[in-house]
Amino acid sequence: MAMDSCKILGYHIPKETQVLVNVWAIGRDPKTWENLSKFRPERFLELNTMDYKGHHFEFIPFGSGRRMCLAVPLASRLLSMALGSLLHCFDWSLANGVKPEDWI
Ligand code: HEM
Repeated sequence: MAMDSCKILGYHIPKETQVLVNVWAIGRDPKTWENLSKFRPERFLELNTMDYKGHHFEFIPFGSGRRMCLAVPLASRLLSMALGSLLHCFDWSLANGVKPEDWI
């Protein structure tokens, strides 16, 4: 919610306008991300200066600022446990006829 009228990138934002941040588009901005549709999690190891804790606006899965996700420490631990359990407990394969590149 805009606390005051302001200008953002030349657009006039009246006071009390609800402004939504398009996190999906930010995470797919070709100015930041190379081969942006490719599933390449190791990109985050290469970009070791960028984190997900709300300091780098190019990547804000938990939001940023005062109203960002309260559970970042919990979620970042739980996610690897949940993923590890799923990978450990099931044999994964793609459905008949589906190729990995179909997801890109
Ligand atoms: C992968 C897991 C999670 C992701 C990606 C995620 C992401 C987010 C995002 C994007 C927001 C909104 C931030 C904003 O408005 O700027 C949010 C808010 C919030 N999240 Fe999460 N979240 C996750 C897990 C959790 C968990 C496990 C909990 C609680 C146990 C939690 C509790 C909250 C709460 C309470 C807020 C509201 C904070 C506020 O409005 O002040 N989140 N989360």
